[in-house]
Amino acid sequence: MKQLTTMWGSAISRSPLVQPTARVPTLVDRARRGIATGGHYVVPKPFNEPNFHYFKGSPERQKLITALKDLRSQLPVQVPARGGPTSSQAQKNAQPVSMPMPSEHGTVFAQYADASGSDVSDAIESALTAKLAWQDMPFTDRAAIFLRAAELVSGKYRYELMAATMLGQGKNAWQAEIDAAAELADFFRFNVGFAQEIYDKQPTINSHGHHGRTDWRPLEGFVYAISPFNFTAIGGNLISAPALMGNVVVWKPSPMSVYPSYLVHKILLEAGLPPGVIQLINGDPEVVTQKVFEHREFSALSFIGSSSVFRSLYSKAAEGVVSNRYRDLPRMVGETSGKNFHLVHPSADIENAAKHTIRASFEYSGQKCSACSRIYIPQSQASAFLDVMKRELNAVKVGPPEDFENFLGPVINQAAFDKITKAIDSANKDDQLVRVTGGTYDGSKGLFIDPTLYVSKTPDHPLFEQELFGPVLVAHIYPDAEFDDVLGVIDRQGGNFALTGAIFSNDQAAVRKAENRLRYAAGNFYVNCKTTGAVIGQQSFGGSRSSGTCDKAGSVNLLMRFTAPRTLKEEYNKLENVMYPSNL
Ligand SMILES: NC(=O)c1ccc[n+]([C@@H]2O[C@H](COP(=O)([O-])OP(=O)(O)OC[C@H]3O[C@@H](n4cnc5c(N)ncnc54)[C@H](O)[C@@H]3O)[C@@H](O)[C@H]2O)c1
Ligand SMILES: N[C@@H](CCC=O)C(=O)O
Repeated sequence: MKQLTTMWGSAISRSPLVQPTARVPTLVDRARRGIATGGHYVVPKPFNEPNFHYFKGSPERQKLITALKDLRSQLPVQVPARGGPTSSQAQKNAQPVSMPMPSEHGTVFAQYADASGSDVSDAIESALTAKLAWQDMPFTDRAAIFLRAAELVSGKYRYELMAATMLGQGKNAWQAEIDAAAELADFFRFNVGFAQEIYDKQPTINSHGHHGRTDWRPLEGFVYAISPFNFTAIGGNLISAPALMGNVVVWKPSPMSVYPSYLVHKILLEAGLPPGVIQLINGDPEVVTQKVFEHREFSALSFIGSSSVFRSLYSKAAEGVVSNRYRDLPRMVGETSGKNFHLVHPSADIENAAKHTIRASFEYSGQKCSACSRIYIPQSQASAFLDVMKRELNAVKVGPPEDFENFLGPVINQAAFDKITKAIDSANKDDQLVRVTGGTYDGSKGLFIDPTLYVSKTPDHPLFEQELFGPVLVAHIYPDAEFDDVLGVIDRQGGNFALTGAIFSNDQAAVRKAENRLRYAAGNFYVNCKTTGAVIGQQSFGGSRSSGTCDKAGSVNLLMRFTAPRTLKEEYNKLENVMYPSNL
């Protein structure tokens, strides 16, 4: 047996009969990895996409109306089981699955073909085939693809993406703007910046005659990304974070967001993404997942959705770990559900607190993981607070998102509508709850639920524990003198979720107390500001406890989860003696 030393400084064994399976990196490979021969390129500084506001008569409003009309004329839009140029005959022949439009359930919005098990296997193999060339592509070129995609999102495709998100997911113009246009472009731009930050992290101390380096390797296998229905941008983050670090990704979006996800994938291909790198696959979640979890090269799950689904995926992957099915110990990255709170202190500006609460609880009909669904109000301010809530909610309109006047749109599908309205029916009859607003709904044409607020006579009502993911808020009124105790109640309640929370107070000592006592009650904590609307690059997002692994979307931390750094050390001097000086 002969020892060979690679130029990376590590020794490998080679016998004449057994050839190494791993390719030994050459000097060219090394030059290709992010350090271009002509310089150490620095990507442009990321920025938040400026927003349009869609005022009456504005050019952007007109462009959006045109895009909505265009999209309507194409319904139902057809989505293949797999994105990109690889669509097989089998999936073209598959019976399409129909997705109704939430604001008009008699209209089919999208039809997609369901991927078979062999489509999934094929997608995985195609991704792995694309992997070597992708991870060897210089970072500056990988970055260019996502930066170009950000321009396409905020420019050429802005209104098409927004129209898809409005008709398909029931968002109004502003909610579609901040999601499908701004946040998606932000994720692409900021993830490029975060990747650069990671590559820049290199050892800063070297003993004389040594050079230490960090090789930020992508994971060895592939990443499985599963996205929820409620944000077009979230899918874009789930795929761009690992891909920018040189990984290949199999992406399964929610059935309720197949069309905007298909557009995101199409935009990336147009921006120059090699077709194999991100494999978009639509199909039965269990069929897709089973094939992925059977594969030896499954290296990470990147999931956003409900806590219960994440737990079940965690346990299935754990079975694979126990049975030694995988080469790696797969990374489990998951951001999930919330039961988020607003806490109003007696010193708070009540108008401000109530208006923020309406935004946090009812924008997009409460279908944000960050939505406020429980609130704690001091006795002395309760009637003033509830009066503002009633006054303001009286003015908001509920209806289809194409009508620009509507603040609340539909909930996503019949199952969500049935679940939420069942809870409302039971709450309306509950003598422990006093209805302040709403408690009414209309599912005849679209899936509309009015903004609903109950005051609970007991702080321990089950509504303080369950995520309904709809426009339902429950309040507890606490004696002013019991502010300290209510901090304990908030921390204990909330279904063990710990995603977002807020305090409204003009007393800084109370803010400090809440910030300390509620340290683990929310991964995103806001002061005099609603629990929704984290901005990429400003508030990284994610919670712990049952709300997820707190890897923080919109931060360098998330991208770190998709790397397996290798440490390298190179010596420039010879070793003169085996014996230590002290031996001599
Ligand atoms: N923390 C966050 O950042 C964040 C962001 C958005 C949404 N969410 C959470 O997501 C939920 C709403 O989204 P949703 O209704 O799409 O969630 P969901 O859990 O029903 O679905 C999420 C994804 O998981 C897939 N899925 C469902 N069952 C599966 C199974 N058995 N195997 C494999 N995949 C499966 C779905 O098809 C979808 O792609 C809420 O709980 C919300 O709080 C969290
Ligand atoms: N990041 C978003 C929520 C995403 C989940 O639905 C917010 O901060 O409101």
